Amino acid sequence: MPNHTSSQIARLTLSTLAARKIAPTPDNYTRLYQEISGNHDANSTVQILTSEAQLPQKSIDDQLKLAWPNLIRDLLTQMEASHKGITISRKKQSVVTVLNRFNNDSNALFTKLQSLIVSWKETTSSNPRELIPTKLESEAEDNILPPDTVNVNNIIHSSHPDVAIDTTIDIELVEQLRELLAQSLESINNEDPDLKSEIQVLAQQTRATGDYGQAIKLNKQLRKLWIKLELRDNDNFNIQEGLMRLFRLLVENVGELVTEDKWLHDQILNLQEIIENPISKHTIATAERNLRSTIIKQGLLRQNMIDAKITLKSLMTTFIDRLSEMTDSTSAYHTKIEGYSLEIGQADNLTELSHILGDIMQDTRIIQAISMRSHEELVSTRKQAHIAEERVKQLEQELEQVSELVREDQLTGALNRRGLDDVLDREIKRADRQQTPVSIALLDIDNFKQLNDSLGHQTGDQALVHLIQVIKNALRPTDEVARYGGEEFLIILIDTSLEEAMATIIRLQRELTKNLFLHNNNRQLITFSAGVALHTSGEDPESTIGRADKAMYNAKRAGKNRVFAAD
Ligand SMILES: Nc1nc2c(ncn2[C@@H]2O[C@H](COP(=O)(O)OP(=O)(O)OP(=O)(O)O)[C@@H](O)[C@H]2O)c(=O)[nH]1
Repeated sequence: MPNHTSSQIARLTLSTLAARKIAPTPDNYTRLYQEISGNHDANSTVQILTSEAQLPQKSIDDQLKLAWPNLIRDLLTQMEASHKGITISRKKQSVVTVLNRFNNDSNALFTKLQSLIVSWKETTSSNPRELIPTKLESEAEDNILPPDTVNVNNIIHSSHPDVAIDTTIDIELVEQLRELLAQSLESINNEDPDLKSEIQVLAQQTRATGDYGQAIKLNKQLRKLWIKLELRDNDNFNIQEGLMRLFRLLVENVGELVTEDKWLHDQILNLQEIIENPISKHTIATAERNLRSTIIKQGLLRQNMIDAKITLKSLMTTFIDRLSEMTDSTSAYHTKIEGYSLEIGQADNLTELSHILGDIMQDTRIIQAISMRSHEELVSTRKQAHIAEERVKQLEQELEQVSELVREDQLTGALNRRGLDDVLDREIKRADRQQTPVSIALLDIDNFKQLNDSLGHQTGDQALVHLIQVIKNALRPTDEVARYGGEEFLIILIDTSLEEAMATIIRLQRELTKNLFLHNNNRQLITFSAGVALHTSGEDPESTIGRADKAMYNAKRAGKNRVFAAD
């Protein structure tokens, strides 16, 4: 057991004063100090307090033995007592932690348990930090000092005597912190070789720091390093901005150049849309994913189409070959027939003629067979060519659809902003031309953040998909739905008056109550607030949407789950 210094006894005295609720007067302090130290020759308290003389071990232990029953009684009482912000299980946990840490040192165990009780009692008082663990309690839980501690003043006083830090720090802890700082420095990722070597030197110095003076110096150097790193970060940010501007310029101009190639043009427009909106890691990753999957699909389709075209070509070649083969054989046949007619003219007898006839019959049979075969082959080639042609057409259509994908929101399959622009432009122009009504509804899901926060972002995504499914099933096939923002959707109701549009959106609300969103077999009701506006002839689409948006905002303010008509 370690010997007890007067400062240890003094600390024990103070905590015992607090535990026994004795007023901390000099007399009480002196009496208790003597009681604990076993030194009743109390002429001078000051002398006792300043002396580092070793005290008789036995007397302290005896005093502690006497104090243990009181402490346990107090502990049990306080364990049961109510303390704001500290539950019984948390108290038990703190006690177990103290017991585990100090089970080899009964003096330290006594002191720590006392401190713990005091900290609980302090919590009962009208302390504004009601729910924050008291310093002593959190020390008991998190930062309990093991028995072999050293006073930090012993380490640093020699170089800085003014600093009176009343804390004992585990020397091992200091070592660990120093190592942690050094490792953190080494993990800074910087490409600049000068800065890299400066960081290395600082990491070494951190490991070697021994006294207060060195620590202060290191602190200054770390501050300077920090400023340098911040400046570098700014530079990097500016470079990224510049690159982004260049990229934007490139995309805009390539877009102009490739108006002929629809697919590429669509991709460029898609990229433009992404970089026009605030860029985040999420949007870039989504864009990359979409582009990659489109390119892969496109690549596959192109390859299939090339194959189908090769097949068609080879069929055509066979067809031509057969045709020329047939003409060859028929022209040879004609030449032969001409030869035979000569022979017939010159023939003198029936036997001769019958030989010629035999030859003619033979040649005719051959030519018949050739022509028959060619005819069959031609029919089958024509059939195959027709199939290949159909396949090419189908592949071309699929290719067109893949291009269309860039006009859709990848998550929900609704139109994306660009798809919406195209459809809006088309439908509004048509409505103006034909003098037919077109209404626009803007829907915003209610309390979607709460749904995301409680069930997770992925479930939020599934909820969006569910909503679009319900909307698409409930609307007319001619109506269009587009994702206007994160959880905002825009519906274009073609050939629909304001009253009809209002009725349709209210019907949608009812559909959602009938088709609840299922999450882990739990039914979730998704509601939305909506604003509906009728497009007036010649009105700019943006201003129709603006009116719908205002009405939607009013629906939110009125308590959500409502549909409001725009002015
Ligand atoms: N899961 C998921 N969440 C999204 C998506 N886009 C936007 N959000 C979330 O939607 C939430 C919208 O939150 P708010 O604008 O506060 O709206 P709200 O919680 O619906 O509240 P009210 O509109 O007032 O009813 C945010 O938490 C966004 O992160 C998405 O694609 N998927």
